[in-house]
Amino acid sequence: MTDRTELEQEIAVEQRHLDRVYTRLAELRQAAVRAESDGYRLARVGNFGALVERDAMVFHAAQRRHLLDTEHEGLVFGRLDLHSQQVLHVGRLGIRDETAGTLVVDWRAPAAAPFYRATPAQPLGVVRRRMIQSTGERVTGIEDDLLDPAAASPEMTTVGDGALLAALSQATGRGMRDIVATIQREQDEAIRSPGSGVTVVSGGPGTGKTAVALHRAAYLLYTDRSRYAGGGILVVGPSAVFVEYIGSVLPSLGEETATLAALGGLFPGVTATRTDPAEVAAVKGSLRMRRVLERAARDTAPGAPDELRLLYRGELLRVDRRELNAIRDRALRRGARRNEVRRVGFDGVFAALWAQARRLGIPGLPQQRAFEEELADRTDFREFLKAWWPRLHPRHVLAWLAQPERLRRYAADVLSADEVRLLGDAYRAGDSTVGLTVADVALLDELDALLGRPMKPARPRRDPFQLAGGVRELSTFADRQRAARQAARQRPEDYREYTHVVVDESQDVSPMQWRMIGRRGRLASWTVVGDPAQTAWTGDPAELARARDHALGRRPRHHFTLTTNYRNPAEIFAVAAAEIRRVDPDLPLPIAVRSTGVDPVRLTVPPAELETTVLAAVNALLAEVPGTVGVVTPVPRRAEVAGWLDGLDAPRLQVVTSLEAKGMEYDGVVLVAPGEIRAEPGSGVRTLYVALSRATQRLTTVDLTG
Ligand SMILES: Nc1ncnc2c1ncn2[C@@H]1O[C@H](COP(=O)(O)OP(=O)(O)OP(=O)(O)O)[C@@H](O)[C@H]1O
Repeated sequence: MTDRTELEQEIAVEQRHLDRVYTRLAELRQAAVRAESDGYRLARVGNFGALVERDAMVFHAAQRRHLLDTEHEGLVFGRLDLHSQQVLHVGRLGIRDETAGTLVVDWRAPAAAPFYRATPAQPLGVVRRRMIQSTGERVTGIEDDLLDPAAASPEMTTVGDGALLAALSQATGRGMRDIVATIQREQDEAIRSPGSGVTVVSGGPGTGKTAVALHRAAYLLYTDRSRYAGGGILVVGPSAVFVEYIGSVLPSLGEETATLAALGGLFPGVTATRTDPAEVAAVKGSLRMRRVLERAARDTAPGAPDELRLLYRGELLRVDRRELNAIRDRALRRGARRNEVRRVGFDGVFAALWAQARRLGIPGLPQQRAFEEELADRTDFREFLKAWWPRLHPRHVLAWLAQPERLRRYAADVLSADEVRLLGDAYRAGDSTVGLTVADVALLDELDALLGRPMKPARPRRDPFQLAGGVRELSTFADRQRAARQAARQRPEDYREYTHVVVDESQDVSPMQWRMIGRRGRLASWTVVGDPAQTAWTGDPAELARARDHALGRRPRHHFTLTTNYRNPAEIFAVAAAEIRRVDPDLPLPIAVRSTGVDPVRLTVPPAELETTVLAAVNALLAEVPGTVGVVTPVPRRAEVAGWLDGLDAPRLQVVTSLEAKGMEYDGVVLVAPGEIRAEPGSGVRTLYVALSRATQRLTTVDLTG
């Protein structure tokens, strides 16, 4: 137990430093505001050079001000007392005083690394490590670790008992928190692993894989901002719900150059959230679909005419089906992409007609070029070409799989009869506008690569001067310049040249999805995090490994394993662990570091009582925990359960399917019908393991009798 007055004295010491830091922060903010207004004043000079300079000044000053504002809360969170007698304060930003002396070291700077890495066995020159908790500009608590007692001076005090546990007991909000203040050594090693190659981070539930991946992105931006901000960082997560959950972590680290995308949102213009049953997802995700789609991408479009008949100067010109097919096959030789070689196909038809016209010896036949121009002017001929070789969108071609005869042809010798039936049923059941599933998005991307982009007339560029938060009338030149810069920085929807790609929950990325992600990171370095034990993939593991290796290429790999579960209290993780042990008795599991002393509540009720029991359990947890409550359901039950809970304390409550629960975290979890989740063929137990390991405080399971 720390002496009260000793703690107060130490808090007062840190408060004095914090006061200096915030005074300096206010000065820096003032300077940024001044720079902004000086920038505006430059415009009075009136020449173009002054305007450009003003724009640059305003732009940088505004960026700096924004950064200082977003990092205000909890700005300083650590202190190191070093062997060398030096004292370093660690925080979210590096801050210097007016004489360039260091007031705060940025957490990503090499000098801050010992804050995360020093241990009593390896103190790395640190005598005492101090964690500083604050609210607004007030220090509220201190936790010390004496790492090198022999080197401590007699007056050096240590106070507190466990900043990490204090951080873990905080209520969960809608968005994920950053962990900069309490990053643990094994996590820090993964965060600071080399920027090149592939960093692979594995570990059980709650070990901080997501937190590590995101902090690593922030770290990379810090180490080489021009490289990573220039090309951009792509962060891929399993679902839209998850992407929303992690969305606030990076901006809070002061980074805005990362693109966050769900697997269902990687293809431009499509946002799929629906999931397929595991056995259908296994077919759609298999590499064999590439062969199926290749055949589809070369097939005749539905409704395409199978011959051309044209009356020309009284003679009938005719190109029959065999010849048309031969022309198409020639144009599509050697992997040519259908949308991109339309012109080649058209030229083939022109050539066939010209040869015929010559053979027939049509009187007054003009030169070949004039002949072709004459035909191209004819509406009936143009209509034929459009119908014979239409511009195809991947969605059109994917929809062809709903036709049994086509699907059978495309899948012949590639998929089994059962797989064809599963796929056919899935596509016939789906409505073509709302029915796309997450797994379909990778197929669209594959088709896009196979079909190529239709040659479109160039669209006029958007006028950046019209873009400022939807305001059309812009008042000043600097505003217009800012808007123009913003437009210039926006990446096109199908941008593919990221410098770093982060794949979270990588165990659920199917082979076809690896191809889709791989296309976006051909030149990138990678951070891949996941937990094989949590996978919902029921397809061929060897094929999955092949696809993953192909996407990641031959880049060197750096492996890290995280071993501590920071999310679940031991009582809750014990239930999850027992579940995964059913299928994997020897799996090494992480250690849960916290205990609440409260066991999960297990209820079993007849189906008629499910609704009232779930409602009561949810209300009980809303009253018991201060933060969020997640209700996790089997996929087919989500809408029904959400209906029961309609109108309850909405912002704190979220209803998700067992698949959407991947990566998520709630203070309280009500798990509906776990038996049904377990019974899902192939991946049921693993999905249930995920669902059981989402809670930070309380877990109630409501199962059905019988
Ligand atoms: N060093 C840490 N300090 C404080 N909190 C931490 C730390 N590491 C992880 N956490 C917290 O533990 C929780 C789990 O972290 P995270 O979601 O990153 O784990 P995960 O390994 O991705 O889990 P899962 O595989 O179950 O999705 C989060 O609330 C995170 O903030």
